[in-house]
Amino acid sequence: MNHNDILLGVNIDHIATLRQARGTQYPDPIQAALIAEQAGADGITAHLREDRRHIQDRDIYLLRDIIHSRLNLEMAVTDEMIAIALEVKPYACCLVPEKREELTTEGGLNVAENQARMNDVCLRLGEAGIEVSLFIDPDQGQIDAAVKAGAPVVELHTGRYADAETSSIRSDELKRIQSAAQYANSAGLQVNAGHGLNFHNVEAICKIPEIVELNIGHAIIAQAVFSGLAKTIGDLKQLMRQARLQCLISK
Ligand SMILES: CC(=O)[C@@H](O)[C@H](O)COP(=O)(O)O
Ligand SMILES: NCC(=O)COP(=O)(O)O
Repeated sequence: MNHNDILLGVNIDHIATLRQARGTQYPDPIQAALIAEQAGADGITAHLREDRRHIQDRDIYLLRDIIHSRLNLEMAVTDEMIAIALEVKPYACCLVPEKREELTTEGGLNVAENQARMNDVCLRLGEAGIEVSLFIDPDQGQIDAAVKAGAPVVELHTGRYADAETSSIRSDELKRIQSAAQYANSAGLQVNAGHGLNFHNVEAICKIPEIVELNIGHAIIAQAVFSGLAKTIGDLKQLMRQARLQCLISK
């Protein structure tokens, strides 16, 4: 099936990264989710990492209760995370590989090598009414394994495409994503994609008609800093001047 529109799930992890860096209450990922929805986000994605480096458990419960769109909980395939997902019951769970020391998600899940476990987890989450998505490399073997596991959705990892150091590697990676999207779509899966997408590399991905939804986070939050920096400094300077003026008047 080809899709006329392409959906955007906004990943709010890195709002929480900023908050955790200083142990403050701000910036609040819940507030970011509401702004994202008002701006047209079709869903909110949050990755509850095992090391809790950004999103915290409380964020997930609050997001579930407060947002109006679909919550996509990204998580590793661990017993702890599965228990949380079964309690939270988000709209969707995207199962991702996780290595504690990694800077960000490296590669997709090896569904084929963990078929029995993946079949079981997909069944349990699916029976709880959660839409299961498997974050995989654009690879036919992994797509076949996702079908076997009974997952209705795959998210193709676009990291290699996004990080390609030459245009020739980028073009090869794009071809891999295109043919994986066609293959997964013809196998009856919903095809999403994400990781490392930004203003410079997203257009070619949007032109793949089988892709239903993109999940984008880091680049949105990074760009938002610059979109808002000048106004924020202006607002603060105005507040400072007013405070000084009030002090002078009251003397
Ligand atoms: C699975 C995935 O691609 C997202 O989780 C994304 O990587 C944002 O989280 P991190 O930046 O913590 O990896
Ligand atoms: N699943 C990909 C995602 O949620 C966003 O990844 P990124 O844009 O932060 O690299």
